[in-house]
Amino acid sequence: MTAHSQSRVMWMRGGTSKGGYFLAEDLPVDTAARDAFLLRVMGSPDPRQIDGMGGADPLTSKVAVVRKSDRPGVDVDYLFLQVFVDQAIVSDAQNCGNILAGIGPFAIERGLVTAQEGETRVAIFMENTGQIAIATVQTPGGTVSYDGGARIDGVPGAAAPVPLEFRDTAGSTCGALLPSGNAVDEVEGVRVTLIDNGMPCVVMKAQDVGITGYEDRDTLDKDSALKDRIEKIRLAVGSTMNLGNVKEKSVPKMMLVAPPRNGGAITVRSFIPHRAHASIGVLGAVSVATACLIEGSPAAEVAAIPDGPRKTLSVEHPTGETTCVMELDERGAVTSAAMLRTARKLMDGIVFA
Ligand SMILES: O=C(O)/C=C(\CC(=O)C(=O)O)C(=O)O
Repeated sequence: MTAHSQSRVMWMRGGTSKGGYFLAEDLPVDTAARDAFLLRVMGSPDPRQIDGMGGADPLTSKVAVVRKSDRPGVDVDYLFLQVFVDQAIVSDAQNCGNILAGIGPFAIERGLVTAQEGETRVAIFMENTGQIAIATVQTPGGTVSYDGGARIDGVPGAAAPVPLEFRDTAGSTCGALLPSGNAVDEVEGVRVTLIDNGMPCVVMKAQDVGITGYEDRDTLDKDSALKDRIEKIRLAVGSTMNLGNVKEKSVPKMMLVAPPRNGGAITVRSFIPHRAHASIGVLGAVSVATACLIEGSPAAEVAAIPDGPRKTLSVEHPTGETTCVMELDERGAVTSAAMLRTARKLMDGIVFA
């Protein structure tokens, strides 16, 4: 078999992440050949990714594979792939709500979805977790507009809003919102909540692992004792979370929480899982916000929660905050979550491997 050596691609910022957006038909069908190609494209494995397009950061070493959907009521299918920076691994074990923000614009640009006048709703099946998200894309005059006044923390400037709406994300990968059946488990002497409302996460109090929860990304990334400690917890919970051996997986994410300091609901420092996140993942934020609503959990103990069935929860992170709007049913269970993101087309062309 000759190696796949080039492909059409659009490079986009999606939320606070960045990566290559491919049509499925432009990539090798064989998974091993596809992954070998994507490793070459990103320049992995190499901590600097000097021989590729990756930005030497898990947040900028991401891939979306998009195709027109055959599913009723769904426009496109989106597969997210995390290309590891310093290991030769391409993983579909997690979803990504930030890269998701670019899927609607990309699908319209590639002609998979017809733009409406004004704005266009795009129903996206997220292949990694088998769930649907609705993205609303600004399409004045029937073309995608990236310009606008929406700001999200972690991205300079303003851009067109891309609201995202998620339903039924509970148990997306772990099979249940609380895969252990408990609101709290004790692992390696630390009280944790094992939770999956769109992203498998282990939520614990920052102070229980010896930090304040207000550190910046660099400080956290240099703290190898902390990293070793939370990696032990992560490896210990893989099978309880129905994820198997997670040594070579990018889930679960490790969420270290503390009381809010800027009027929000909670403060989070997340590890994804071996580097500290510059802000927070989209579905990671939804999962932490959900943990705040679970009575008796470590997150609930430090969170400030507004009253009412529709909760606007601001999740504070190292570079600002991310707001999740959560709808609850009469039993207090989260039924949907909405988030504001933005996206930007950076280049469209051919990438070589
Ligand atoms: O947790 C990560 O690896 C990073 C993400 C994932 C994400 O967006 C999400 O949680 O939905 C990101 O910020 O792009």
